[in-house]
Amino acid sequence: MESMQLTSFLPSKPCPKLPKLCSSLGCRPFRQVGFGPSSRNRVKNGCLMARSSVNIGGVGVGGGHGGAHGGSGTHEGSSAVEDEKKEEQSGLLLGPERDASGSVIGFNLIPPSGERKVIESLEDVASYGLEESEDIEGEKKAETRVTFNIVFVTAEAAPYSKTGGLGDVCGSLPIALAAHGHRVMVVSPRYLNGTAADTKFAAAVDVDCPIKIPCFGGVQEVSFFHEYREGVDWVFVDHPSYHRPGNPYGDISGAFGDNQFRFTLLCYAACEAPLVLPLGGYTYGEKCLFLVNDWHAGLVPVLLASKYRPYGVYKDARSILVIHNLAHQGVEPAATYKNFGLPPQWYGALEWVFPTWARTHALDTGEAVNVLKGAVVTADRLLTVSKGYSWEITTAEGGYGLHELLSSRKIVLDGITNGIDVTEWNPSTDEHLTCHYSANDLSGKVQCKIDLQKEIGLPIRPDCPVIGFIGRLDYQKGIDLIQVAIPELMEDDVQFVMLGSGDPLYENWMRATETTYKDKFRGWVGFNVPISHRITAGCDILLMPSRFEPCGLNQLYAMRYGTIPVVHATGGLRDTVETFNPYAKGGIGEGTGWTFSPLVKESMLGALRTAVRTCREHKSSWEGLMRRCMEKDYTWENAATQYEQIFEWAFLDTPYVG
Ligand SMILES: Nc1ncnc2c1ncn2[C@@H]1O[C@H](COP(=O)(O)OP(=O)(O)O[C@H]2O[C@H](CO)[C@@H](O)[C@H](O)[C@H]2O)[C@@H](O)[C@H]1O
Repeated sequence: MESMQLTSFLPSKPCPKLPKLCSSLGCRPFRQVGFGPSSRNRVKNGCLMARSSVNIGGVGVGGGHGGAHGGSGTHEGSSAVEDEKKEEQSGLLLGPERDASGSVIGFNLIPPSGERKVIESLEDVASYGLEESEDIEGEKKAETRVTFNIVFVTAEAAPYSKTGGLGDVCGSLPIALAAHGHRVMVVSPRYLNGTAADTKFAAAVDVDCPIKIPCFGGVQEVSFFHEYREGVDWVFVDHPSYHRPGNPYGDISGAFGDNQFRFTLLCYAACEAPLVLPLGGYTYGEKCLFLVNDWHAGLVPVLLASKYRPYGVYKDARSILVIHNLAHQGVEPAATYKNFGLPPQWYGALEWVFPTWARTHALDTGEAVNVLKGAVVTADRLLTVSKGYSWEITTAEGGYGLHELLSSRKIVLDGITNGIDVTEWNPSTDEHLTCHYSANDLSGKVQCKIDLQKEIGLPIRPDCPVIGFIGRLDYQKGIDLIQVAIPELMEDDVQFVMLGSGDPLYENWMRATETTYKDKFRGWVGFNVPISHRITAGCDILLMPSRFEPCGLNQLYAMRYGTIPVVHATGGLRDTVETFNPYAKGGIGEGTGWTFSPLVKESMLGALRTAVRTCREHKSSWEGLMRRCMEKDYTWENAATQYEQIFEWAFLDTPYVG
């Protein structure tokens, strides 16, 4: 059954942009890949393919048009043929990067031009120039960064698709990494739901390179759409199963029943994209780094290990699993294993057995397959979106059944706090606000509060503290705690605004609560980005009683808008919000909000009441809090630099499953 099925991934027709080269050179077999510096191009499946990344000592183009996206960063569009020729003239120096104790922690490639280059493999590193190390000592780190061919695989990427923070991250981090000189592709489904949102994909064109995917007992054809924007190749996988009303995961009736199928397609397509798509004339090639986000992309490292590496393909690629939310793992009955089209002997990688208490009836054996687990056991490295959460998932409380497995891989598990898009979220320019403000001039914020009160029909009272909540109406977000606390909270002179969608029970509760507390409570049911900006700007306090929070973005947006977060001390919330101490620094105070724990009504109300009192009675302290929040640096620049360190570590080790 599983004799190498790569042949079935053949583009169903030759890649259109390269037919001449293919026909003139003839087609060599798929795995005829030259890895020496002179064999820069290869022929695969009827298409001449550019070798990925740089050839040390020679060509300086990452996977073809990496030079255009990376390198000097001076080029527009996805084309780099000319640059490649120029860069062929240049050489590279190479040397180890050491920590304070003198241990080698990485390698630096230094093009004489000072441009960044792409490291292809460990062999490249090993075979070129440790002797050169002395030459580079004393060089500035900024000039010696290595660049990579990076492939994000994600179920959502803003602005094309977004239901939550995953979309935000996969819409922004790729751009930040491209700005650092990396060649970056994002592979995500082309969702069309028959609404105005479909126009977001309008600029992406069909690259006319369909492929066939063997899974679910048949062969599926998917095609690729492409848009080059802000230095990133946005690649959208197209298949009829992505065209239906609803959001990426479901509709009003709940989650789609075929999500395992839809995201299996995504993963296969993402594995093929670097090999077959001649973006800007060049493929990314094999030596790329897959950043697989959450369970939807979790099959990618399993496919690399089971269906590519055994046949000599992707031997020098690496994969990093980025966990944004461990609560969703892509678990389905064990009988569905055959759907994945994986070799039978790989069943163990996805095997999952529910504990007895979680089984539904006496004959239930609890046997299942778990895609995220498959990713945890096959990815080269693991990352979460904050340090705190990377520890929490190794505990029984936070590990959702995977804690032991995750603990066993602690050595490759890291946490990097998300950044935010500071252009979209900027109170001094925000297109969704009529009035603007900044840390230097806070006067506009009160007008934002008045505008919000007007818009949602609450009494216009600039002095009344307004508390906000924005987020998915989900157990994770602690809505049940807000529910039980609302009657007591509403006894105070405050207003409360909620924006969210999700569990219909919570949606109905929000509607009902609005009727009960007409002058104090508003519940906006739906997903509305402009309103989310206006709530963030118009509130004084943002409440986040999340049960767990891998990072949390709303508290970061709130801080940027001088809206003070009151959060449960968990995961990324604990990492990013520092409790206010009015006595610190000789009475000037320090801190950026309030954290509370344990997650019970009393402690949440206690923190909220302290915040409300400070807002109402201690204006100068409150302004100090606002300014400290607004001055915090949560740009992606910070996070991107930390990601680069992880990338370098990923390539220093051999593939975890080789
Ligand atoms: N009704 C609505 N209308 C408009 N906008 C809405 C909305 N509901 C939510 N949003 C927006 O969706 C995003 C939510 O991001 P979060 O990081 O707070 O949570 P989420 O749980 O989705 O993300 C998961 O992934 C992210 C990214 O890694 C982690 O930060 C997080 O902890 C993890 O749970 C924000 O941009 C928010 O404004």
